[in-house]
Amino acid sequence: MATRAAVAWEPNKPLVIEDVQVAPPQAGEVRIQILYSALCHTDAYTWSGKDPEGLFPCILGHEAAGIVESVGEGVTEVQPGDHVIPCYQAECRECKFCKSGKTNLCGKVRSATGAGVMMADRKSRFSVNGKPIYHFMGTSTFSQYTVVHDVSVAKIDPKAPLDKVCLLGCGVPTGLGAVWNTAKVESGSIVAVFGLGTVGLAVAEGAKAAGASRIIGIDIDSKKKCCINLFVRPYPVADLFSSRATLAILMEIAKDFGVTEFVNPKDHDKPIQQVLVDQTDGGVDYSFECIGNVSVMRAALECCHKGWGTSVIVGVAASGQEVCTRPFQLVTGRVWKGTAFGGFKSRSQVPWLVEKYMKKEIKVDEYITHNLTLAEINKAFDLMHEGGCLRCVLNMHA
Ligand SMILES: NC(=O)C1=CN([C@@H]2O[C@H](COP(=O)(O)OP(=O)(O)OC[C@H]3O[C@@H](n4cnc5c(N)ncnc54)[C@H](O)[C@@H]3O)[C@@H](O)[C@H]2O)C=CC1
Ligand SMILES: N[C@@H](CCC(=O)N[C@@H](CSC=O)C(=O)NCC(=O)O)C(=O)O
Ligand SMILES: [Zn+2]
Ligand SMILES: [Zn+2]
Repeated sequence: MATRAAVAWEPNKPLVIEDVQVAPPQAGEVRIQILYSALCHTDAYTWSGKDPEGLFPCILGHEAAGIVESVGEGVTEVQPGDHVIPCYQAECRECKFCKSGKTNLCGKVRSATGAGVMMADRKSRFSVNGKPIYHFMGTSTFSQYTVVHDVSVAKIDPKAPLDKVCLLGCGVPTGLGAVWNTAKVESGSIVAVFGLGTVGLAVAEGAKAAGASRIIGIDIDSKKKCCINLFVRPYPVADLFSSRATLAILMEIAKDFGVTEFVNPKDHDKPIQQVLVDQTDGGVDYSFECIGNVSVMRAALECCHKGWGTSVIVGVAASGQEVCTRPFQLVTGRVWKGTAFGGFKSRSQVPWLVEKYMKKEIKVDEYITHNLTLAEINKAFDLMHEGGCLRCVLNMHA
């Protein structure tokens, strides 16, 4: 079929809306009409050329929702018309990883998704004028139609609003799961969140739900202090980003969201880890790096309390970057961990997260600061880089 998609022909060059041919799904594959797709920082990361797995030309996008258009041979768990969320973290329920009970990673299709192709024939289902276009993360949701592996499709409640629950394809589950599944934060804990984008704010939301006593948000963008206000709709979002709300109001509303204190490292002469250790009687119980900066990853580990503090790396760092610290930091009881998709098993738990959203037990709408169309995708990336944007949702068929 012919469709429209945003093609990244080269790193860092504007995406081009192209007429793309999308081949029918083969055995074990599903073709999905993508209705809404949001932008995650990881899309920008791969587009920048810093992803060692980045392949060009490709169709980016991995945080989306849509409707199954057709299925290949042997696909039994979804059928045309089903409402679905494509999942970059597959769940086959048969491989060594899936059966381990120790991880949400799945090995069944990972070699193909990392190589930008489909498992069945190691080829792409996308082409422009006969030229193959690589898949991305096994999802490629910046296309009106995409083809994914059946093990990468979560079937969801058809009553769920797709323009909202598309966010449950990445950022929000990653933050919540980092707290609930990876760190397992206990009630009363002191938590530090580095980076208050969608992922970091979802960490704060998860920490609040877990009963954390203090949730310290750290960001170099002081406008992010305003982001923690998005829950109060009488304030237009634009006003919050222009910092017209008073600090008293901001902090009142921040409590509702989860962040109890805001620290901008630029306001301090001391290293941020020392600032936090001083403010918390020896360090935090849990910290989360939600930026992708290896220096901040070190700070996040070193602000943890001696003897038990745990730091979780969530951010994705550029090719060639490495983390380092003095081994003494670990010898003295701090723990360094990482998380992919917040440790959630995608096909099993994304529908559960959708239900939690429908019951108003988790927030989603509040992370959406902008709505644009597929044709406006380059503007959406500009917004992400400008800093006044959490999630921008693209209407793929407007
Ligand atoms: N492990 C996983 O499964 C996932 C990882 N990610 C990664 O998580 C990270 C966050 O993603 P988003 O929330 O979408 O990004 P974002 O760009 O919306 O948020 C990042 C925040 O970090 C802040 N920041 C940048 N440099 C900083 C510094 N030196 N100190 C303090 N704050 C700083 C920015 O002002 C911004 O508010 C990215 O690296 C992304 O690739 C995203 C989703 C899933
Ligand atoms: N290709 C990248 C890997 C980036 C990465 O770590 N991706 C995360 C999801 S980020 C979502 O926004 C992830 O789930 N990783 C596990 C995986 O199997 O890819 C690189 O090589 O740096
Ligand atoms: Zn993402
Ligand atoms: Zn598996």
